Amino acid sequence: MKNIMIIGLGLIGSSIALGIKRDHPEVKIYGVDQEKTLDYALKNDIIDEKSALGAVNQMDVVFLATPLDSALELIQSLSELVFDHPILITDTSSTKVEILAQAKALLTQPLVTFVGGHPMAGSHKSGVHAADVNLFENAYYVLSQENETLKTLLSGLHAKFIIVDAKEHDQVTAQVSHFPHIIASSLIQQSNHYAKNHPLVNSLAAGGFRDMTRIAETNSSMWTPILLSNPKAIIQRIESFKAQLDGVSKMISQKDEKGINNFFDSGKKMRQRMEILEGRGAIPNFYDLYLSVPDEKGIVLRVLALLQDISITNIKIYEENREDIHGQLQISFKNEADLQRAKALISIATDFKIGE
Ligand SMILES: NC(=O)c1ccc[n+]([C@@H]2O[C@H](COP(=O)([O-])OP(=O)(O)OC[C@H]3O[C@@H](n4cnc5c(N)ncnc54)[C@H](O)[C@@H]3O)[C@@H](O)[C@H]2O)c1
Ligand SMILES: O=C(O)C(=O)C[C@]1(C(=O)O)C=C[C@@H](O)C=C1
Repeated sequence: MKNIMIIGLGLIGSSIALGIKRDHPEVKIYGVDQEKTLDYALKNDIIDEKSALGAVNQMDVVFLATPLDSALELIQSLSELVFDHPILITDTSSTKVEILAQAKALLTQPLVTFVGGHPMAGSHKSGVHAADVNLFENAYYVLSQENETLKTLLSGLHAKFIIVDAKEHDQVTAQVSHFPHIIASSLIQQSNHYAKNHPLVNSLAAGGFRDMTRIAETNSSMWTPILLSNPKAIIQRIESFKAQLDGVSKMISQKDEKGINNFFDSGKKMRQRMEILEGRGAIPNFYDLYLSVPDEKGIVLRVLALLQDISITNIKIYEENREDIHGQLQISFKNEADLQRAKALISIATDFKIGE
């Protein structure tokens, strides 16, 4: 397993490249994308060489890390080539039924193995500049079938591999990914329309609105093909949600205090039971430190200097939209001991408020 081609060096493809290199520095990674993306990837040691689809016959493993529609087209192009050695092809697309059907129908050569893949982690950011070697830390990485070659190659991602049937995958991701992105963008657009008569909407939005709408910043080139690839399941989720909202509306109009209480209590208990709070995927894990910091120049560097001897896996900066009000840093650590050491250092050296 020497030569790896990654077609699509955006957020996912470039983060996979960094993860592969973390455990397998011996492999050579060839990138296929736009020239400026490849230039950046080469300059920043994300890939070893710029390449093109025509070199695919020299590869052992190929990742299709492009938007779904491009991945479908690439399978068509790959099917027109004749392979002279065993090659493993996999994708990262956010739906599985359509791409697996395309691969089954077109990649019929005996030397070609196609394994559907989908890392259940990511970001609203896109492009090679968003590359993050820790993006998949503790997240689930869905595979359509067992494949030890792929799991070994991806060991440096520190993800949890799970085999999921394609139909079930698309049903589940419609609920936990595709539909939530529709809600986030709908909420932003509803609020923007409402702000025309209530301009303070753009100022008074706080943490709850921010958390609910982060993923509205994602890009349409990724999400349009996803929605068109999983229409039945997504539309069913939309209709189900409409019914849920109708129920809440009825409880409010009937002043059903007990019903409303139960509604929120149930939601709280259900989220606490979900695995997302066990440190997997993009949901904050238990080793996150939330720090309120004043809006001053150099404050982030000051905090990082205090923590220079502790391994930090991620840092996020939440700017407040109010003058002279503290912003918030979310600093992620690998384990509880590092988190506690960081809290102690910051408490001794600053008066910054540490959130729980
Ligand atoms: N963003 C996420 O959170 C996330 C998470 C899991 C899976 N995915 C899936 O992974 C795939 C990539 O998503 P992303 O977030 O990295 O997108 P991205 O926009 O960051 O990157 C996509 C890259 O593919 C390139 N590209 C497009 N068509 C190409 C082609 N024909 N040949 C070569 N390069 C091409 C683009 O130039 C871009 O650099 C999508 O299918 C997406 O559904 C995304
Ligand atoms: O973390 C985020 O911002 C994401 O949107 C990642 C996310 C999701 O959670 O829906 C987005 C698309 C993928 O297919 C998988 C994961």
